[in-house]
Amino acid sequence: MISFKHVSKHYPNGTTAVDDLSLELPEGDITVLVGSSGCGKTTTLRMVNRMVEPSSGTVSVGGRDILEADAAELRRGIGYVIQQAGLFPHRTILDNIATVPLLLGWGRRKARARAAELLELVGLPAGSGKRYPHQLSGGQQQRVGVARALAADPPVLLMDEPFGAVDPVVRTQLQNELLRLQSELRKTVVFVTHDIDEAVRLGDRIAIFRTGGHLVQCAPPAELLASPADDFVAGFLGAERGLKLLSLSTLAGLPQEPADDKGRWRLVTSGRGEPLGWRDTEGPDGDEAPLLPVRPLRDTDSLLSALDESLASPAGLVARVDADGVLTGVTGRDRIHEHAGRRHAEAGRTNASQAPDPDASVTA
Ligand SMILES: Nc1ncnc2c1ncn2[C@@H]1O[C@H](COP(=O)(O)OP(=O)(O)OP(=O)(O)O)[C@@H](O)[C@H]1O
Repeated sequence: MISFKHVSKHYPNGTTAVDDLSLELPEGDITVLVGSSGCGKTTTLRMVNRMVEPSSGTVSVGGRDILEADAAELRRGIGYVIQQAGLFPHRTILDNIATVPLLLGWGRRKARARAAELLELVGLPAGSGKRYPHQLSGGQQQRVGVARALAADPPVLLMDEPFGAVDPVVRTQLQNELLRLQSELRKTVVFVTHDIDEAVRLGDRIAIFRTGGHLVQCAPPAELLASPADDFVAGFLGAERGLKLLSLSTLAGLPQEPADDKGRWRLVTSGRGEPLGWRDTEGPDGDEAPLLPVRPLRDTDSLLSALDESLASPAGLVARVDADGVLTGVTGRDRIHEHAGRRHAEAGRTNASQAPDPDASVTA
């Protein structure tokens, strides 16, 4: 666990980058730091591995005050990933990944073997190990950056806008990869981003900072979206807070009915019971009619995707499948809208409950 106790950082020019920060980052969780530019996110992150030393207060990692640890030893237990990967241009990918194991004196053969293992872990082809950074795409370089940070299997991973410089499609892939890796590795991750959607997707908890280095709120994404502490947080989360909340709610528990074959739209399934598409039984082509697409959803899929599919489905029905992709039933548009509406209203209600106190104007 990483802990900040009354930590401040003042620079000699008078800037207060971090102001009296108290925050606990649970072991094995991804904590995302967000906030406007210059609010102290990077400074906070760098205080964990002592690249920046606090002016006052205590930062501890695994219960130990970092100022009492040897800085080099401390950093061996902390992987660090930055934007644009920061790879050594004249070293091969394999040697880049092997950097820390080599520094730790593992010997070339063992360090290379570990690097090859990590190349596979982050989803890069084995052949790319012999290439140089400029021969890889930005997204691939970023994967190498993650592999390099993980090479010595550190319990803590610091990630400073690691996916900030890649296009949205690659960014989503990298986010998925990180979540997959994290489900296996369970590192304690501190992740800085400007992108609130990225924070909502990745964070077990999100810490929102305001200019001047003030922490305003730290909570799991669903709690933050449903109950922002103040107008600043609500504004930062954006007008589509309700939809973001739906992206975090799943279909689990939402009732379904058997797919009926009497109505106009028939859900055609494969021999194994996998939904293939919708057929219009009242169209001129009858049983020959081409199938219209269906996007079957699992219980783990989001309410937002169900809302989307309910609008796209010609039958107004969402096909539900089990983990093997086999049809379990359907849920109607009305039921999904009603359920989504209730979740959405939870975010709205919080807004209303935070309307200014009418008595407050008396003293104004
Ligand atoms: N070495 C330094 N000397 C003086 N001021 C600094 C120094 N490093 C950072 N600052 C200032 O401290 C404040 C916090 O900087 P920091 O980089 O932590 O913010 P940030 O939230 O990560 O910003 P961004 O999102 O723009 O990267 C800023 O006002 C910055 O200008």
